[in-house]
Amino acid sequence: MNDQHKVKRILIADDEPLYLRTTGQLLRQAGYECVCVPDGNAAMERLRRESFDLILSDLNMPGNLKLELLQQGRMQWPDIPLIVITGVPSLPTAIESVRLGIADYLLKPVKYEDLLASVRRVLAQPVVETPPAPRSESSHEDLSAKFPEIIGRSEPMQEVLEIVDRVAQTDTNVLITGESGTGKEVIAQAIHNHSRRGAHNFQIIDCTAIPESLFESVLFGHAKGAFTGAVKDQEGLLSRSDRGTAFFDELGELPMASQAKLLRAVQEQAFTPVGKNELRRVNTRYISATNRDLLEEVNAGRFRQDLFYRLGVLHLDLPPLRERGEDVMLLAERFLRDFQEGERRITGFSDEVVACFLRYEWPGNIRELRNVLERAVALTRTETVQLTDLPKQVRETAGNAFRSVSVLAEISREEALDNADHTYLTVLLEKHGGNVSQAARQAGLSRQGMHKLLSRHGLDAATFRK
Ligand SMILES: Nc1ncnc2c1ncn2[C@@H]1O[C@H](COP(=O)(O)OP(=O)(O)OP(=O)(O)O)[C@@H](O)[C@H]1O
Repeated sequence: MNDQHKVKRILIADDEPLYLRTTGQLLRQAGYECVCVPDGNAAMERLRRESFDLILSDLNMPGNLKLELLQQGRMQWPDIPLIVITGVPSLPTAIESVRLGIADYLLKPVKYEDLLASVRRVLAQPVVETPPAPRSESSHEDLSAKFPEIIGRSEPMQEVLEIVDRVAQTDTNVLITGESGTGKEVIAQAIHNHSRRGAHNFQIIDCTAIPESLFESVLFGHAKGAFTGAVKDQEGLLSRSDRGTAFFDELGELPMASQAKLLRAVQEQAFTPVGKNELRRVNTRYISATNRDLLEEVNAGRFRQDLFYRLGVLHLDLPPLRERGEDVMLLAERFLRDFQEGERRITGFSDEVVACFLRYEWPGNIRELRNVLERAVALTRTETVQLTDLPKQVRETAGNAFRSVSVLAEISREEALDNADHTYLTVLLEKHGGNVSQAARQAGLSRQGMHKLLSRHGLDAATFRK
């Protein structure tokens, strides 16, 4: 019989008898052959004797309390995909599961449709013949050489790179969080490039740029005549991420109604274009980014919990630049090189600039550093970048006392509030890429009022333009 049409065999391991029985029954009804066992040891026993196409395993059950089934299963049978189902999600186990190359990570109670969609998706994918990542940690040199596009030798960035390296070998959905300008998009792109999907499309979907009323049409596409203005069939953004990666930027900004539509597409790996009858299937990996605290949004009822768990199977939090120590100067040197095409006339930084860069808080993170360097390269008339080549807010804030609580006690309330205002305006301009109108709207000020305030603080909006 053609291997494709052979009935697929699933090994289900779970210590909850009722759950085990019903899962087995439901998957049998869906046409699969299922073997149900109550613990990790029994699962290993069956794996030694019989062949399976898929393992469905609980995390917290006898014989797998320290993830033994996952570890040995992946080592000895690397070509059998494994779906983990857990009632107690935790970041360490999620990371370990990802390291071991699990195919999916579901949370109990799992809805039958979700489980079936996951099983179908995993079984439809060709087996990835990559053995689980070796236990030994990659050295800093290895990781930096592997990801030359990501500059970062500091401890927190090396930890990020280790997770990026591991997660790239899986199909797990990843949620990247971090302040604005910390490199979320750069990291998402690196995960995609180093994954088996790297040869296909990395489709960026900016959630702030899609009006709620057009969400389905933009994402799923539409048929000619589906609505006024639909003059021809139009493919949606999700179709373009087929076999590749869909990157949802600013996920936290997605309105509730759009969240529900996205959830269905993610769960089912399928959607219906507006005005069409046929279901379009895709094989997409989802990476999302936000600078909001999404869990807080979930608790406040502004973000769907089910979508949060579905897209954030693995959560990667990027450290702000001020916590990356030596990376500031590595990045500064890289940008200094990049902004001088051809012959280099500027070779480095004065000692004061180095001290200033290391002291400054970088509220706009790497993007702000990049802008500062672009400006400095244009302005500098000497061989090294001087303090006077830096924007006023960098020179001044670096020297000001705001970062230290002990010094806060030494200054007047007015001065402290002024400092806080300065930091707020800097972050605001960073966020809006130097667009004064947008910044003013968010701050609840008139455009004129904002201009006045910026000039009082010596801030130049132009230096924040991307
Ligand atoms: N580790 C890195 N090495 C080199 N350049 C980087 C790194 N991280 C970020 N950058 C650069 O910094 C800038 C901002 O990065 P990116 O757009 O990925 O940030 P972000 O966190 O997605 O920002 P936002 O939250 O505003 O969308 C880009 O120009 C990017 O190329």
